Amino acid sequence: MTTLYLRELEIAQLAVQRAAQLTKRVFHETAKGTVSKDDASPVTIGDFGAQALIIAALRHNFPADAVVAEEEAAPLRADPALRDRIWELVRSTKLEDVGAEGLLGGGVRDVDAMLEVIDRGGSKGGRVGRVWAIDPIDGTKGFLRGGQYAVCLGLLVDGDVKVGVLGCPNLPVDDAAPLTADIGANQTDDEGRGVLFSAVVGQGATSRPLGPGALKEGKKIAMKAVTDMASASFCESVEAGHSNQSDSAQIAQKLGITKPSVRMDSQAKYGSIARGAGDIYLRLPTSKTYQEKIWDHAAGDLIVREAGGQVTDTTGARLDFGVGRTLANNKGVVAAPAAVHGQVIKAVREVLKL
Ligand SMILES: Nc1ncnc2c1ncn2[C@@H]1O[C@H](COP(=O)(O)O)[C@@H](OP(=O)(O)O)[C@H]1O
Ligand SMILES: [Mg+2]
Repeated sequence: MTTLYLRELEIAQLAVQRAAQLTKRVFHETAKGTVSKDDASPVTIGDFGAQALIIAALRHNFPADAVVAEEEAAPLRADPALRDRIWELVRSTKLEDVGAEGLLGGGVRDVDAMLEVIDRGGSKGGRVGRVWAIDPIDGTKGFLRGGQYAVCLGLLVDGDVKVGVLGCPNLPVDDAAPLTADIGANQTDDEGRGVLFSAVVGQGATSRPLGPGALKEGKKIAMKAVTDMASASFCESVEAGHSNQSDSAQIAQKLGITKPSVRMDSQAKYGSIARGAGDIYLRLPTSKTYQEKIWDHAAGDLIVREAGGQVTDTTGARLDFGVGRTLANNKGVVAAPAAVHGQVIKAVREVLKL
């Protein structure tokens, strides 16, 4: 039994659990409608806060590692009221498990340290060394609609994903729960929801309840074998601007898939297919120029591959995380069980004329 990346995995899981606790507080405020029009965007507050908590945990444990994260602190330096609201959240979000909180270093010292730590996410990434990729709130639109979103953390070593963790506060805990479209129901109840997906390269993928409370032991997850394309289900973005939904409908038709797509925000899609709730994830370019961000895919890519899937771009090439902050060498994403991935790519290439 290899123990490679064991410590990285433990810290990543706890860091995501803690950050998700912060985003849940903001989510429920928003879902209850307590954020007025004049307030700063709740996404902004949740994003900055979660990013600060995750980077603080990484710096405490792995001070030499580089970090690629979405936000920078400049807007907070220019807006003390916004800064103070975020600080209040960051200061007061702690894991219930005191030992676990201690492992993360106990949070952020003061408001200046918070600004400093948020700005530690500016690495250019690249092919060499250890780089953490963070998406503090993936699926911001879903977060605002009261639907799916994810707190995402991946460790790249020399451009390859070695550890991936996804916190999905609004997915059912139950791996066997059917995949349903979740475009946002303004749900205010965490009962039965919240799942933490994890994977380490070569060691498989797991799911466990996101908490609160001490993390339980993970259960192995695996993609479902697709024996009959007619009954396969595929998922895609809710946002038509993120993935071309008419191309996906044509691809589904070509494959003989009869069910309509399940639309869901964020990397919750990767987690859902990895545990067999869905089968295929299609993300099809809507423009020639858009470059996918590494933090939108690093964790999900590994979790699906470790669950028995294959993840590539629309041409069938593996996602290349070693070229910087974006997946500049790839267009779109196709994730499917390894046994049928080639068949899906064939249909994708025919429809997109690649
Ligand atoms: N034109 C585009 N094509 C593909 N993805 C896009 C896009 N514009 C924004 N995105 C990304 O889509 C992510 C959400 O993915 P999904 O549609 O699967 O929920 C966004 O992450 P954030 O929500 O973190 O900003 C953003 O990075
Ligand atoms: Mg994102």
